[in-house]
Amino acid sequence: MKTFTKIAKIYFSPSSTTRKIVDEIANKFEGTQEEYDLLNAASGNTPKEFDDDTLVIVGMPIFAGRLPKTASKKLMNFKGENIPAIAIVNYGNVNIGDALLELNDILKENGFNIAGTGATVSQHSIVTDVATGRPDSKDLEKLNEFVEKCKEKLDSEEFENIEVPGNKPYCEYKKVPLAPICDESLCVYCYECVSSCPEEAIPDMAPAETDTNLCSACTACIYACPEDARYFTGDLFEGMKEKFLANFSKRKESEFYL
Ligand SMILES: Cc1cc2nc3c(=O)[nH]c(=O)nc-3n(C[C@H](O)[C@H](O)[C@H](O)COP(=O)(O)O)c2cc1C
Repeated sequence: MKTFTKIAKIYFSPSSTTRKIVDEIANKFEGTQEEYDLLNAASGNTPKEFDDDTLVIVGMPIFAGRLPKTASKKLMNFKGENIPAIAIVNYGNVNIGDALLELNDILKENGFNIAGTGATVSQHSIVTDVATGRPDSKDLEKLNEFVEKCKEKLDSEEFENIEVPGNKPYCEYKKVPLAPICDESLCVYCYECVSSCPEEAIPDMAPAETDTNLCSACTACIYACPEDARYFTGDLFEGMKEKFLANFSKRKESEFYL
């Protein structure tokens, strides 16, 4: 089996499911793991070129049928002339839109050789009653089969262009018009939400506030809060929940391309 000195994990994962998928893939390979957590406001802002002998694994959640804006901008800083990559978009059982194509386009443009790519399904981070508990054991089994095929491909070093679904121009990125509120009676001023926010939308001195213009509704602060003080609420959120449960409860399966 082809071996790699380094396994570089690049991900943006506000509710941690994308990171889980990336870790699952990375742990199937030998080599020292290094990670680029793009949720961290300080990470991914400067150009980075990978050395030979590195396998790059990229995981991005899907936001409104696209890659999250902050994450795609940072991803453009990662270059790898002929460096092999495995590229995953992870979504909440609603739609893939053009995100898989967008991710493949960015990586190819930056020199990476894509060994395998796909769209995995995980619990919806906003409407958590959709795809609850996923990825589950069936998802991980399918993911493992995909990784085995990627390994065969990496051994043979045959990298033909992989066609993935999606359209150009990509669908328009529409910001989800939600922002979490904070129940100040629960807030213990630990500032976990402040440091978790990739948009720097939560002021240092006032963690109970959220700058709704900057907030991308990514959910990082909700999942980071140890007191469950931050959450979505309101008519728009309730309407979204109802619509999603009615239309997107039927299980979709992950899809892979090699
Ligand atoms: C702002 C926002 C927009 C989203 N848009 C979509 C979407 O267009 N299609 C979909 O199926 N899921 C969508 N989701 C759900 C996430 O893609 C899904 O929950 C994913 O697993 C989140 O990854 P994470 O756990 O790494 O944050 C969206 C989530 C957020 C926060």
